[in-house]
Amino acid sequence: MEDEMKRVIVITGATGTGKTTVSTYLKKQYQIPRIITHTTRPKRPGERDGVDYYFEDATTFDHNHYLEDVAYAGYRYGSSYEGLERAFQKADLVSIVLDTKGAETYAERLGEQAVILFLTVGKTTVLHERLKERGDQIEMIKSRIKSDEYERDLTLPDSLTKTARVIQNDDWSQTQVRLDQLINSLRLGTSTA
Ligand SMILES: Nc1ncnc2c1ncn2[C@@H]1O[C@H](COP(=O)(O)OP(=O)(O)OP(=O)(O)O)[C@@H](O)[C@H]1O
Ligand SMILES: Nc1nc2c(ncn2[C@@H]2O[C@H](COP(=O)(O)O)[C@@H](O)[C@H]2O)c(=O)[nH]1
Repeated sequence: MEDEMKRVIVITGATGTGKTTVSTYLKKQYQIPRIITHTTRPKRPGERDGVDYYFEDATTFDHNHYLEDVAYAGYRYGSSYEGLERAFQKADLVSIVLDTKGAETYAERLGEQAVILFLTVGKTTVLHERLKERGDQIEMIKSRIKSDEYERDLTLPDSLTKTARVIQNDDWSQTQVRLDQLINSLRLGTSTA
């Protein structure tokens, strides 16, 4: 039998749409590991180095070997080749949380191995509320909402419209149903894109 193709679910969308929540669910429910990426942004309360991110400073950030890296709302973020390899050693199906620019790069570089999942919400005002409830500092929320990246990530990039799955994550129980359907179709090999 042919080896099953290794795949990465690239979870993307605007801040607060629930990307990390979805990746945590996939890990808990389906043992799908998340690729841990690198960032220069400060930790939020409760975040742990090596679990949520590899937290870097401006110098150590450049010590890694990135498949792609971006600037997002004033900080740097990058996903390493080693991170992808480490996750693929654990499982054939893994996930990663990226901004839309990173998602486009993953789609270009990995082709069919990258399953793009774009998250949206019905009303963007809900995003501000979610960030506040998550405990983000008000100043951080304001500067993030003003950033070009925030505005850009509200819309699925043209290059991904044909292949991306889209889930509107307003009601968490409905999102779970959609995620369960997605994982079943990927595992059964009935997925089309
Ligand atoms: N369907 C939902 N209904 C209500 N709250 C939600 C829902 N999904 C996620 N949340 C909450 O919204 C907040 C933001 O979610 P999360 O951190 O997963 O977003 P994100 O897209 O990863 O954000 P960022 O890009 O800023 O890291 C969290 O507090 C999370 O618990
Ligand atoms: N292109 C990449 N985007 C990344 C990476 N790691 C995280 N992210 C995205 O950055 C923003 C901000 O994240 P936050 O944790 O500060 O809220 C968000 O869209 C993440 O998905 C990466 O390595 N490359």
